[in-house]
Amino acid sequence: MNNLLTVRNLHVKAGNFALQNINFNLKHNDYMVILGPTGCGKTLLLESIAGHHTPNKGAIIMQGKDITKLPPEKRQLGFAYQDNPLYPFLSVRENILFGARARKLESDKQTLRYMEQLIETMGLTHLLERPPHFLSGGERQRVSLARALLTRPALLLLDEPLSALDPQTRLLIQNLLKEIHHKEKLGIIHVTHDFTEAMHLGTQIILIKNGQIEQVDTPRDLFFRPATPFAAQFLGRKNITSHKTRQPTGQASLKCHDGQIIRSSPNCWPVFVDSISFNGSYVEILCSGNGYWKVIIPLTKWQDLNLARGDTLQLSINPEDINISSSESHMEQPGVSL
Ligand SMILES: Nc1ncnc2c1ncn2[C@@H]1O[C@H](COP(=O)(O)OP(=O)(O)OP(=O)(O)O)[C@@H](O)[C@H]1O
Repeated sequence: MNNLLTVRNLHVKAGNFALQNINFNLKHNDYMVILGPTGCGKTLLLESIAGHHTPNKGAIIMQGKDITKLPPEKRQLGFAYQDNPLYPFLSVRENILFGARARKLESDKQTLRYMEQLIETMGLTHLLERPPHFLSGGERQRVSLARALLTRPALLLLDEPLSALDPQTRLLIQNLLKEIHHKEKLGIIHVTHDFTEAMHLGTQIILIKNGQIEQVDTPRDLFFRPATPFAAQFLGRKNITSHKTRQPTGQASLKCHDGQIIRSSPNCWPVFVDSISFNGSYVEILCSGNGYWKVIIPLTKWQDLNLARGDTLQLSINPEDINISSSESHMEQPGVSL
């Protein structure tokens, strides 16, 4: 029994929206991130695994047992959701203990030690006696996460659990989640639309588009080998274009827009600088010539270039940096060089 969770051919309808044909496996110590744009069905998928929606078709198998029809409380999962519903009449301490108490773990020494650790790492010590309505959004998220972790579930479901945190606390809790996942061999499914968070945490990423899985891959493969134009765009690829490939003499070439520009031998062509914009640590240059191109230059290299709008540049692309999917091609940003 290798898989902690198997989702097989799952179809779930919610109003006019539908999740369709969802298939994936989660191994025992996978950290699975569900990624995708707003409204694509991430929460619906997570809530279906949790048992809050009845599938129209398909099965959810956990540790070899079919849980498709089990109510949420019988699935032995831990949850921390985006809007952190905490029990309003209980203190923070009581809220954290709630799930453990329901599982009769509240006097268990190991659980109490773990609780102390969680409280300290999450910076909750000074909040323990407060009622939830005196907490900030970020504090509520941390309490909700501590409560979920304390139940020591086999599988933890997280829906945007860090969205209300400032960048520093967010990184701290991300690292904590990573450490807990590693130490406790805890299976985690984590919903986010933040690609950086997905890359940092995930061992596997499911990318969803309009209720269907677009790609399931490791973060590295998803990033370097996006399978579709949608995946390439979502992952921030700067140059995406349609193409025709030809291999007249055994040498691959790529015809983009109006002209044939990429060959497996070195390539170079003139482009005009249409606009230059500064963006934190890098400069983005929009160019035209044989199509439209975005060139990204680190700020540190920019000063030596002395470039202005209307200038002409020679553009070349390293063929190895081109990613071609079955229907279209994606020029990876690091491959565009001046
Ligand atoms: N109970 C419901 N009844 C009707 N429509 C629903 C229901 N639950 C979700 N939907 C619809 O299903 C679609 C997917 O919703 P979902 O919350 O899963 O998106 P999401 O990917 O998590 O988005 P976000 O990143 O904005 O949280 C949305 O169009 C939503 O309005």
